[in-house]
Amino acid sequence: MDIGIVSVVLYSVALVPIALSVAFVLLLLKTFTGKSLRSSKYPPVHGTVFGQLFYFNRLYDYQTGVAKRTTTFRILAPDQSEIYTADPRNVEHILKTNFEKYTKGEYNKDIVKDLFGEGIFAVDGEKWKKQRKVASFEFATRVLRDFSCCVFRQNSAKLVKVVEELSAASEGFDMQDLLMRCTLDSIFKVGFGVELNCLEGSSKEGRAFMKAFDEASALIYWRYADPSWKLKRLLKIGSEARLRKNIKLVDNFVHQLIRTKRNQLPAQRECNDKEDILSRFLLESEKDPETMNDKYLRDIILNFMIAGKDTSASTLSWFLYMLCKHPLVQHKIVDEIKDAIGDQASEANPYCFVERITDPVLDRMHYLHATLTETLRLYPAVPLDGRCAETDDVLPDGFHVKKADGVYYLAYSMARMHNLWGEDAEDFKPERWLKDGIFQIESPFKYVAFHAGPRICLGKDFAYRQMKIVSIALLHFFRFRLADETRPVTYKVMFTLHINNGLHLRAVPRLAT
Ligand code: HEM
Repeated sequence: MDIGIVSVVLYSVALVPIALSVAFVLLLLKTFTGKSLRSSKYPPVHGTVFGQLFYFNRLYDYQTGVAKRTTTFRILAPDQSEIYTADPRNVEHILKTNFEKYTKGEYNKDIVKDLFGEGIFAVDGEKWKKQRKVASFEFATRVLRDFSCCVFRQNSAKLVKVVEELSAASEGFDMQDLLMRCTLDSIFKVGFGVELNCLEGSSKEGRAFMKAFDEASALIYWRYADPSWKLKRLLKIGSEARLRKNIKLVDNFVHQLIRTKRNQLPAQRECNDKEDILSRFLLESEKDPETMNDKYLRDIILNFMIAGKDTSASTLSWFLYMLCKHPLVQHKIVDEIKDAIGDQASEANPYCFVERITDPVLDRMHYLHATLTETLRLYPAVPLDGRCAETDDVLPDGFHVKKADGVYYLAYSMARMHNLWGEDAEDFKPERWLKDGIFQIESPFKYVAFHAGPRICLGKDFAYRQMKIVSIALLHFFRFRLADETRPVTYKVMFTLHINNGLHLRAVPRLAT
């Protein structure tokens, strides 16, 4: 080889580390300058976003440790500060009192755009208002309530059948995976009028879709901790290459679904059958076809999916985990089921049994409601959430915020704060929600699992109904315990609080014993 070419190659190779070091120093300078580090007006600094990589797997517990010492603190990012708070006054301030001043922000939108697009979770202003209006109307209808309860009952009975088969095998099974499949089937039926049959495993396509969707969500979340994600996306390498592949699979599946629904719409209109949420948006789209095109509908679908599937399934997983750890609570719920359902509680056919789970039965079950709520307090499905400041501001605790700073509320950490929940804050105690056996509500700014203010979760009642129906059906038929008591159960850091590597349980049939 020509000696000149060899020298050029050697020089170039030697330059790479130098260029990387310069870029790193510039990034650090950018991160530390212009942030008023010494001013006590701003929340105290506890590291940088790069430092988060070192404790990423236990992020929420790390944040809890810091919040117990400093209720409001800052993490530095290259372009802005990320303010974290566990103070309910600040939560109320950003989510309600000063709603207009705090938005999803360009930084967050940039990160989630490839998967969430312009769905309700990712947008602000008019686009949000429009989606919220149509969806709120839909959620308030009796039709949706009755239709969804019917779907939940059917899918709960199917779940009981699947667990029955698995309980016969001696090894444990992954309950979280079953719950994810069950809630995915339910949200597909209620949201889009489609029978996915993911739970029973008959739809290979459905399962491939679910896997791609889950991987895409986790990879999108990783962007918050990976400063090189934009470069990787440009070069189509590493985590960004995997993300791209998964999003493509998800998109193909969803676009096919939209085409099918569009074709079915005229027939649905004739028989007045438009119970599902997508049909409602499709009808809306006829008024404004340019804005509400297939891409827009794809975004709506995916946003409802992430809202409806992961949140309820992961909460039910943590709920069952808690019941395994607290057998007395499991016992009390089973007693309550017997009391609420009455003399038909011995029904052995799951499809007949679920028909007994009526609205009055659900309303009578205060202890179950309290146990689900206590689960969500300690294991909030959305453990960390926040907004971006549109202007300079001052929080109720006196700390200043600069325009473009992120302000996040620590739902997971707030549950563990003694000043909010007492000395037993870390303990699992459904009783804390009951007075004379009646469920008591809390301020949504302290118990913030469902968010609060104008953007409070639209599916709260829907989620409680589903979780109650599924848990009544499961606990009526089985006693649950952990497959391996020694196996540690921890969370996976992503948008929703999944149990890392699943929840491995054994189920003992109750009626046979
Ligand atoms: C245990 C179950 C659930 C929990 C803990 C939960 C929690 C939340 C949280 C924290 C937010 C705020 C997210 C943000 O920052 O924008 C939210 C928003 C939302 N949730 Fe839920 N959710 C649950 C179930 C559901 C279900 C089943 C649905 C619908 C099928 C749903 C629909 C929505 C929608 C549409 C929004 C966006 C509201 C808006 O931006 O105006 N959620 N939820």
